[in-house]
Amino acid sequence: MMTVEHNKFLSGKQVAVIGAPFNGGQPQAGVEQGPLRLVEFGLANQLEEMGYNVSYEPNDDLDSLKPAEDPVVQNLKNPKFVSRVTQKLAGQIEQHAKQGEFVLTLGGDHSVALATVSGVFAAHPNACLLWIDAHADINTPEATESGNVHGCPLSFLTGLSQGHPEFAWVKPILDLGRLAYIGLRDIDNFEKKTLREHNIMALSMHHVDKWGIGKCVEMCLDRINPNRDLPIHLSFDVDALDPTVAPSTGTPVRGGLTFREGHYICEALAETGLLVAADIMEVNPSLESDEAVFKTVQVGCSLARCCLGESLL
Ligand SMILES: NC(=[NH2+])NCCC[C@H](N)C(=O)O
Ligand SMILES: [Mn+2]
Ligand SMILES: [Mn+2]
Repeated sequence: MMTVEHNKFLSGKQVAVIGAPFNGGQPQAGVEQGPLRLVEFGLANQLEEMGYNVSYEPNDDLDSLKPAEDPVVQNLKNPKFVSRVTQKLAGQIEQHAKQGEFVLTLGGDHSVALATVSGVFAAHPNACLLWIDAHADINTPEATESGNVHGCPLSFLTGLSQGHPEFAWVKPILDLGRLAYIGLRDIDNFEKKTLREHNIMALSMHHVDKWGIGKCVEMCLDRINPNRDLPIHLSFDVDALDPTVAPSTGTPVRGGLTFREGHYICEALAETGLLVAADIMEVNPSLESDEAVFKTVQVGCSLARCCLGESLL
């Protein structure tokens, strides 16, 4: 089995599971319960059964970072809270990544990517990022229509947004040529323009239908990791999956990835032996029926296991 053992950027079979029970990047409560539900479902134990040494940082004290007042700044809601939480998590993630551990972060809303990408890229500066999502999450504070930071992390990480006082700590460590998307289908006008102008590797569901998921992953890697020698970070928003597959998420969009297409992406990245970190984001166990929540949590766990080599022969 091809696992992180064969990964030249990692030092052993150590997986750091980082809980990011945070909802401040969007308006719906419940997404902060995502990490706990994934862990209660048995994710850490499942990884141990696969032969990994697993550490788990639940971070269930994030509410202590909530400021008494947090007015909108440059259109962004809860800027202080989001900034404090993600800065703290970024430091934690950086430490684990620098020790050669695989970092698996469980969201929480996708603003947490400010932390994961900052932390992972501090340890692996030449990494590339595969963003699996129905949304592009690259709005700037000026452009965002919602004011929700979970729709903006990539603009900060790539340096497209600069000068927001709360997010001055976020360094533009991600080159736009090292970013690729799969699964897009709900993009704001500003985002569309940005993807085009900067010639970002962005594959929508149309491309998945047209070329198939195998070719799509290959095309992305050809662009952002042409010699297959750079570390890879995967940020997987479960709303990339079709709502019939992952219904319990805050911003579902019809016409998404199938169960197999989602898993294929994780398997193909595990197979490269270059994957150093994965985020499973936007699982919201307070939305939809019990059965829907079960499905969503179950698929979140199995995506994570596939990132670590389950299902490779
Ligand atoms: N991580 C997510 N689910 N993002 C949804 C973003 C939706 C919309 N583009 C916005 O800016 O608010
Ligand atoms: Mn999304
Ligand atoms: Mn997202």
